[in-house]
Amino acid sequence: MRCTPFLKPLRAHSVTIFAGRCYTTAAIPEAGPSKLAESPSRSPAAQDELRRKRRTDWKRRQNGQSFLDHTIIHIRAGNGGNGCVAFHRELFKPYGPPSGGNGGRGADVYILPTPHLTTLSSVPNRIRAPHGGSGQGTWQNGRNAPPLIVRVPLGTIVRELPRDDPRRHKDEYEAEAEDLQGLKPQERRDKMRERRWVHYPEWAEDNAQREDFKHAERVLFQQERERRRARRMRAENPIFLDLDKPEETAEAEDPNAPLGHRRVEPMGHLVAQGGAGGVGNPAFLSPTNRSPKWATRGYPGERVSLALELKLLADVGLVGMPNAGKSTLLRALTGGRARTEVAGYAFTTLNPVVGVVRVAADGSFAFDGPTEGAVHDETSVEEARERELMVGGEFADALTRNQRRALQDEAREKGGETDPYELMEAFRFTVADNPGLIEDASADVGLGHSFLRSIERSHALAYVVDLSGEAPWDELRVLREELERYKPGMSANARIVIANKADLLGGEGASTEDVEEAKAKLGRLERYVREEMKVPVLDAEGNPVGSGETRTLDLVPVSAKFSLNLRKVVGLMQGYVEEARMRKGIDPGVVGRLFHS
Ligand SMILES: Nc1nc2c(ncn2[C@@H]2O[C@H](COP(=O)(O)OP(=O)(O)OP(=O)(O)O)[C@@H](O)[C@H]2O)c(=O)[nH]1
Ligand SMILES: [Mg+2]
Repeated sequence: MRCTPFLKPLRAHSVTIFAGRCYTTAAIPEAGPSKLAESPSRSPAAQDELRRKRRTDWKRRQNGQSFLDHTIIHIRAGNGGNGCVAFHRELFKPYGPPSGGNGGRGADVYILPTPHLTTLSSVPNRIRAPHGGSGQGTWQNGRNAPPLIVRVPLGTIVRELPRDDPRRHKDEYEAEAEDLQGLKPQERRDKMRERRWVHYPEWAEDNAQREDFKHAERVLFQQERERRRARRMRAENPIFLDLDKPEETAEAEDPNAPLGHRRVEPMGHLVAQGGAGGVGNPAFLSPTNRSPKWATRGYPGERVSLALELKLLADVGLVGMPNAGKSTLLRALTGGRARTEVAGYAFTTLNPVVGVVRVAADGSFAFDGPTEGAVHDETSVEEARERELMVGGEFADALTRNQRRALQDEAREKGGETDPYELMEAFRFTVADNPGLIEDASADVGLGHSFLRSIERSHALAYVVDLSGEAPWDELRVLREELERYKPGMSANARIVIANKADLLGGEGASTEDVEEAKAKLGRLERYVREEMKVPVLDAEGNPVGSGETRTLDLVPVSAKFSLNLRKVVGLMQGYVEEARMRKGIDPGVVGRLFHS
C-alpha cells in the first residue's frame, strides 16, 4: 500500500481506492481530500476533478438539508405574572379580607405567513415574548400580555427541532433542572419554593410551617407534574407547518359586518404557549386560614427551537438532466447576471439559483449588451477571457453608467438613433436554475431530488433537454417520472420543453444527411411531446379543472450558448407567468422603468 507523509494513525482497516490511490478508511485524514487535491504530484486537471468530486459528495451527504434559505430560531413565550398577597384596608375595618389579584397570562407566540416578505432575514434568531402583568391589591388582576406574532414569508416550512438535536435550546423544565443541578436537597427545595411562591413580606418562614401551605404546595406540584406530562406529550408530536397559503379570517372578509366592527386580523399558528398567571392570596382562603399570606408566581412560558426553511419563490423553474444547459440558459436569459456556474461535467450546479428576466415591451430582454448573438460559454472560459481583457487594460477604458448615459443623451439631442438598450422594462419574472435531475433521483441517486422543493411553488416548470443527445424524449420521460415521484401532480405544472444545443445539429458546414437527421429528430421529439406529454389545465389552487381539459406543452429548439431563439422562450414564459398571476389573483407586476435607469 502506498502511503503519503500526512497520514494519521490508522483507525480502521478497510481499504479504499480513493482517486486512484489505495488507502485504508482511517488513512483518509479529516481534511483528506483537500490535502490530496493540493498534492503537488497531481496534474491540475486531476486536482480539479478531485475538488469537484469532494464538493459534490459533501452536497450529497447533506441529504437535501442545505439547499434552501434556512434559519433556526429560539422562542420563549412570556411568563405568567405573579399573584399578589394583599389585604383589604378600610376605615374602621382593621382586618379586611385577602385582596391580592391574580397575575396575567404571558404572551403566546404565533407564526404568521405573510405574502409581502420574501426572505427569512427579518426573522430574529431569539424571540422573547412579553410577560404577563403581576396582580395587585384590591383584587386587581395583572394584564394579559398581547400575543406576539412572528411574520415569515409565504412558503416557509417550520419544523420543531427534535430533542436530540444539539442545536436545540433547553425547554423551560430542562432549564430549571439545569439551574438546580449540584445543589444540596435543602437548597434545592428552597430555590424551588422561591420560584413558585410569593410571601407576605417576612412571612416566608412562618408560612412554610403551616399545614395548609404544605397542602397547597402538594397540590401545586401535582398540577405541575400534569403540565410537565402534557408538555412531554406535545414534544412527541413536534411542530410541522408548511405555510403555503396566506392566513385569512372569516371576520376580516365579512362585508356585512356592522360599521365600526373591529377587524379581526389573522394571528397564524400557535407555536409556544405563554405561562399561566399566578393566583392571588384570596385563592388560598380556607375555613382554617382566614388570612393566607402567600400567592403563587406565574408559570414559565414554553420554549421551543424551530428550524425555518424557505422554499424559493421563482416564477419559472428549470428542470433537466445534468449538462442539459440549464445554467447556460439562465445566464443567457439574464444577460450573464445570474451567477451560476457552467461547466461540461455533471452536477456543476449544486444549489438552486434564481435570476431575474427583464422584458421590454417589444419582447426583447436586453441587458448590458445585445443578447441575440451573445455567447455564454463555460465559466472557466469566460473567466480566462475576462482576465485577458483585464490584463490588456480593456476595463480601464470602460465607460461608467453615468458616462454612458451622458453619451446617449448627447446622441439623442443630435437626433441620432435611440440606444437599443434604452427600452422601457414592461415585465419581469424570476427563473430558477436547479441541479441536474437523474433517473432514480427519488432513491437518492445523484443529488437526490429534495432541491425540487425550491420550485414546488413555481408558476410554471420548463423542461430543458439536450437536443444533441441520443434520445431527448427519454430524458423527458425520466424527468416527468422523477417530478411525479417527488410530488404526485407536480409535472402538471410543466408548460414548455426547451430543446437546447440546437446549434450542434445541422449547423454551418453540416451535410444534407445531418440536416435531415436533425429534422427527423426534432420531428420525433415534437411527436413525443404532443402525444405523451399532455398536462391537465390547472385552477387557481393548482388542481386540475373539473372539465378534465388538457393542453400540449410548447416545444422550442434553442441554443442557450449562442442566445438563439431565446426571445420566443421569454415570450412564452411571460405568458405563463402572466396567466398564473392573474389566475391566482397576484399583482401582474408590470413595471415601467428604463433598463439602465
Ligand atoms: N454547443 C452548445 N453547448 C451548450 C449549450 N448550452 C450549454 N452548453 C454546454 O453544455 C455544458 C453544460 O452546460 P451547463 O449549463 O453547465 O449545464 P447544466 O444543465 O447546468 O448542468 P448541471 O449544472 O451539471 O446540471 C457546458 O459545457 C456548456 O457550455 C448550447 O446551447 N450549445
Ligand atoms: Mg447547472
